[in-house]
Amino acid sequence: MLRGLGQWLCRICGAPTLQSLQHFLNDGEVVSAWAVAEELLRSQSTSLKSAEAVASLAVAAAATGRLERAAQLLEVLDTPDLLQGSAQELAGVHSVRDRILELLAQSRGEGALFGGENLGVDPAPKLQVPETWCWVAQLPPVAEFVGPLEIRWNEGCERGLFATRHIFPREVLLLARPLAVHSGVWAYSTAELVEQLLDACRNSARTRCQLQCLTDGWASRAPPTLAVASHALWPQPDSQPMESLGSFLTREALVNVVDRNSFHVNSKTAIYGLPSMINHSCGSVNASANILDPLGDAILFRAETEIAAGSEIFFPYFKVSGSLHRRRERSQAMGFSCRCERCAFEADTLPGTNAAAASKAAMDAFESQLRDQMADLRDRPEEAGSHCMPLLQEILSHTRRMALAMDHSWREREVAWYLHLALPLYWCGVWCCTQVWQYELLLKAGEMSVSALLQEGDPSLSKCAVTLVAARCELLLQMVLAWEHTDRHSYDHLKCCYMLYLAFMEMCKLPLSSNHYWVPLVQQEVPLWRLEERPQHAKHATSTELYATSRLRCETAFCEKFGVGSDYLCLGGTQCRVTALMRTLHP
Ligand SMILES: C[S@@+](CC[C@H](N)C(=O)[O-])C[C@H]1O[C@@H](n2cnc3c(N)ncnc32)[C@H](O)[C@@H]1O
Repeated sequence: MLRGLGQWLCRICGAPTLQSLQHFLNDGEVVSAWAVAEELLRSQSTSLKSAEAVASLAVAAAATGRLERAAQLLEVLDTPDLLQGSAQELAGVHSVRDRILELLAQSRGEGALFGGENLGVDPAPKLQVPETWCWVAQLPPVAEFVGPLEIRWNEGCERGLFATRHIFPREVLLLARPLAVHSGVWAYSTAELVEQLLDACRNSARTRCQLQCLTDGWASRAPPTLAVASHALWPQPDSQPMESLGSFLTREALVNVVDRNSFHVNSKTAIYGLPSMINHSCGSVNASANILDPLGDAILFRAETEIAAGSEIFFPYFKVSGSLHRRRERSQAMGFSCRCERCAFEADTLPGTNAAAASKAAMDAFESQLRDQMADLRDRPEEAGSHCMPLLQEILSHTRRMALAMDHSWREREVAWYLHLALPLYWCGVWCCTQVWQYELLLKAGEMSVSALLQEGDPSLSKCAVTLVAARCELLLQMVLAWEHTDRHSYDHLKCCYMLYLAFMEMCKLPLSSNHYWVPLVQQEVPLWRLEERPQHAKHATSTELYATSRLRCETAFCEKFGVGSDYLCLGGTQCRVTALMRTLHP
């Protein structure tokens, strides 16, 4: 009911007053608040000598992105005789100043925001201000930040975001506040987002510039150049628009902006400025995003991998598992046809090669019979163990044929995309290993424990164990590699890393297993391994060495995903936190 009080006060008083400024802030009309604040500063009003007045001006400045200006305004505190105000008000101003200094630090990439576990976000700090100062709620919950990035044209003649220096995993790439947010069902979000954008355009010159850069240019004006886009999309102070909305930001143009640039993350749909320059990739994903609910739905992008200077930043717009056909359907539903490296590999490089034939034969066999056989055995658990061995053998022979058909000139990520084609087959193989192992144990162990049985040195059981654990390691290694270059640090990738570590740990416990050598199936640094009695190639590793590598690989993946060290993760210990951390991804 009281909304619009700022306008009303301005109208009856003629000149802007502190009260109108505070009412604008209370109503969230921050751009009007800053217009009033500027007028007050110009008129050198005596009321500015009160602590509350200075704090209001600073809040209006900070709310429109002028953090430096806000901090300058509060510097007058260093000459307290300039200020009038109760002890409570003075304490309030200190609190506002501390918060603004913290925001300034964040905007330079420093500060507590970027610490902490998981999302790396601490709860938004509480301000110690007098109760009547409700207008301080307009202080931004988080400062915008842009890391070592720039906008450039990519090879597909699209604008993209590129690293300007080498970036390490977990580094914060950028943090942006939303232009519009919708928390409901995605399908119904467009109309609401467009209305929010129109509203923001009426009040904010900055939002208007940002949206102009997200359209494909506008009638009778040149499309935005990189320099224009970089200027408009970087954090900068806002102001009241000088001209009327004009014809170029129509509802139709904004529907197009929403369709092309919506982020669907953490059950929200939102539009952001600079993040809209990030292109999609089905492989080579090197960034992840989180919408931070407690911090005004700001979006935080982090590096997921090391990113070399000059490389493009990619974020997956949709789930990138599944066939080329499925991924094409998903990208087309979003209004474009994906031309990422992985899609180009599957569509142009692979067809007609031996590798394509081997993977097709493997997946045809899987889809026409192996999958059904597995489903059938799942329904008859009592018989599964005894029937799984032939199934496992067939799966292994397909995966080995696939490995041998690989082109030796492929880079590691191309090998990964290739292996990705047969992921369901690998999962099926891993399941079979478990079934046969349990069956053999039940058969042989009777009343005995596994370790006692192996200590006794039953040679047939040891041989069976080594074969099964080796098969498990082989399948899991290929799966880990497949995920490392597609949906890195996804739930499935982390699960495979952990299972691989467990498999090698089991391997090392088996009698004589450390004497077994694993040789690469392809003569390059692709970790595909086969158990052999004796090394025949120059490159080989023992199971013990591979156990150490798999442990490091698992710790690195969890460290990169959650920012936790190996002491915290405690792999293999009684306090092991793997499951708890993974539950945060898949509650
Ligand atoms: C959020 S924008 C990304 C920035 C965009 N490149 C630009 O210049 O404004 C999304 C649009 O970029 C293009 N795009 C992003 N990733 C792509 C990909 N992998 N293949 C083809 N086009 C892509 C599509 O036109 C898509 O609608």
